Amino acid sequence: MKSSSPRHTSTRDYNHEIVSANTDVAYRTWMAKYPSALSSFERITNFAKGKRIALFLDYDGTLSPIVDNPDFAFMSIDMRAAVAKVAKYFPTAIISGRSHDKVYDFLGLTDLYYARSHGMDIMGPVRESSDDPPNCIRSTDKQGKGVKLFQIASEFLPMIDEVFNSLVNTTKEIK
Ligand SMILES: O=P(O)(O)OC[C@H]1O[C@H](O[C@H]2O[C@H](CO)[C@@H](O)[C@H](O)[C@H]2O)[C@H](O)[C@@H](O)[C@@H]1O
Repeated sequence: MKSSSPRHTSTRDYNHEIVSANTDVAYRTWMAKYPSALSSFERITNFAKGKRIALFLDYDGTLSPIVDNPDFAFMSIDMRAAVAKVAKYFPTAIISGRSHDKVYDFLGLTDLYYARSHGMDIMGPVRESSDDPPNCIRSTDKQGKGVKLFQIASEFLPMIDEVFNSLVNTTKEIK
């Protein structure tokens, strides 16, 4: 007769099961703390009543599928339409570790806030009713629309360029 729980054929199998069980517990604990928005929609809308809502969205694996080549992590037409629609109602930000051009080119949407390079490079639309906070400069995006830029590390750019050029030169010398 088969036992209800599988036999461990080796220590490796046993350790694997312990790791799986721990991962499962960790996942369930995490999900209990941060339930899916889709299964908590009513709770969220109730909580949001009378409050100002802003939406913060990750790109890779959230708006786009995870793919082998990061240059091909395109979002679907439906997803783009959904983001454009929600941004009409709520301030919407895309938060990404990716660099400036990558995220913006993938989305192709103005009127969003983009926090790129892990927050070192933030771009947002110009809203005439609001004052410019400190460290904000005005510029235009690729589509010629006015934007506000917050690039907190910009003062370090000359130093970063210097280090980069020095590395390039050293590499050339080694070759
Ligand atoms: O900070 P995030 O916006 O979450 O960015 C994290 C990394 O995302 C990208 O890598 C991930 O997606 C790729 C495309 O699907 C996938 O190939 C890779 O395995 C994932 O880690 C991006 O390429 C990285 O630069 C980001 O740091």
